[in-house]
Amino acid sequence: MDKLIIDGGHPLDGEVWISGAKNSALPILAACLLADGPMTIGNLPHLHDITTMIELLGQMGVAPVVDEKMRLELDASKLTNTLAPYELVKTMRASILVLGPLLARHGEADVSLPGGCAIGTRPVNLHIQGLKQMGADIQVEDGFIRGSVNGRLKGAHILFDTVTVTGTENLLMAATLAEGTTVLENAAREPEVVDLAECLIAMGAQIKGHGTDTITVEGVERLQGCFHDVIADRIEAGTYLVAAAATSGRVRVNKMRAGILDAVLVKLEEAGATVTQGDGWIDVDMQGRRPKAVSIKTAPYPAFPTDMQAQFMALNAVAEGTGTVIETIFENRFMHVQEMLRMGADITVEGNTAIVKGVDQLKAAPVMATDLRASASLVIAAMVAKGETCVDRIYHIDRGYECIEEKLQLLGARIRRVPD
Ligand SMILES: CC(=O)N[C@H]1[C@@H](OP(=O)(O)OP(=O)(O)OC[C@H]2O[C@@H](n3ccc(=O)[nH]c3=O)[C@H](O)[C@@H]2O)O[C@H](CO)[C@@H](O)[C@@H]1O
Ligand SMILES: C=C(OP(=O)(O)O)C(=O)O
Repeated sequence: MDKLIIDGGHPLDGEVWISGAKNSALPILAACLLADGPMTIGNLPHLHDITTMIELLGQMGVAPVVDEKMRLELDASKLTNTLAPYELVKTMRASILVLGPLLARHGEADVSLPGGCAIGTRPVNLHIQGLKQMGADIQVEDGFIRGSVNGRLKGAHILFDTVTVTGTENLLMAATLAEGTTVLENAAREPEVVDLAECLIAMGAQIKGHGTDTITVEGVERLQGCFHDVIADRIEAGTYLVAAAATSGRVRVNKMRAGILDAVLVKLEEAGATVTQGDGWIDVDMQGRRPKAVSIKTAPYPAFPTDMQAQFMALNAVAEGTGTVIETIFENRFMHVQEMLRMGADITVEGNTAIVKGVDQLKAAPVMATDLRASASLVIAAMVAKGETCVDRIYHIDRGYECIEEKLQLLGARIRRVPD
């Protein structure tokens, strides 16, 4: 397993390009299963999760072709099977996103049930319940979700008990080819849901209300392929901006759409950073100052994202004062705390609340990544710690951060990858 070795104590300074969003790219890749013809997708990030989704589509008979502009062309009009095997699903939960499209376009699906993961149990009951409401016959047996549809799915009124991002995406994709009208209430409003909806509209889907909590879909009989560029990754951008603040540095992220990172930027300003924005860029400057601790509470978009919680924990760990971090989305998303304690952080966890008292100095220690954002938070902690930290099990980070060590090196970090 590769490791990252980081020599801390060097403020970040510079500019970094933000890659395409993993959480947009994954549902958009799955959406190719709905089309009668080839889809071309641009701005795909080079990430393990993207490779896994391409592999998953590939074993169903979708041959990927890369064009001269490095965009990916996928033609799913002639599938050879509708199986999402355990071996792939266990490495990437978002594989569940093929369930809705397979049932809607191909009338059957055999998708391994994703298990829990390091951050929580993460059930998919709302995906299954919604598809059943649309007329799919679904059994969960032998660890698989086995579904079939007699004719077309039927439009339905679906009220989500809990806001679910991939649940909204799965049912949105299914509804595009259903007979009649589907209303998704208490739908997720994340920018990645909006990006998917815009891609589906370019394919011929009739969707209204995406970006609000009520999405209405008029089903159509067929969808065609389209060109679509994936939006920039707001979580990757947020991670580099928090790293700038934590290291008392300055970072400008480029190719980043304005307005989708506001909950994070407000907290960076509260921490004492100067935040400036322009057309396609955001700049965070904390040079010469120590950040102030901030309190955060995670919640669905547009509130503070759970995928940025761990990174703010690292910021608070070295900040002036005490910050409270409340995690309301996932029941077990504090695994990074134990690792930060090993670096000298002062954090107490009570239920879903972590109380972080900033310390003057973290100290290097061998630490282990437990999930994607926990890994990013440990890299930030290591960049502010005194000495050389080894972050192990970084395969998690490669799921979601394109070329992380190269990008951080360009910003002045002393970081290197040690291959296994
Ligand atoms: C690929 C992708 O886009 N991943 C994102 C997506 O994950 P994902 O879509 O898996 O997360 P959800 O939005 O579904 O989860 C939100 C909450 O709903 C619960 N739930 C969800 C579905 C369900 O059927 N039943 C149920 O109880 C979950 O356990 C969790 O407590 O949104 C999360 C929350 O913003 C982000 O952290 C992930 O980065
Ligand atoms: C939790 C995340 O991803 P996934 O849903 O793919 O596990 C994440 O991106 O932080």
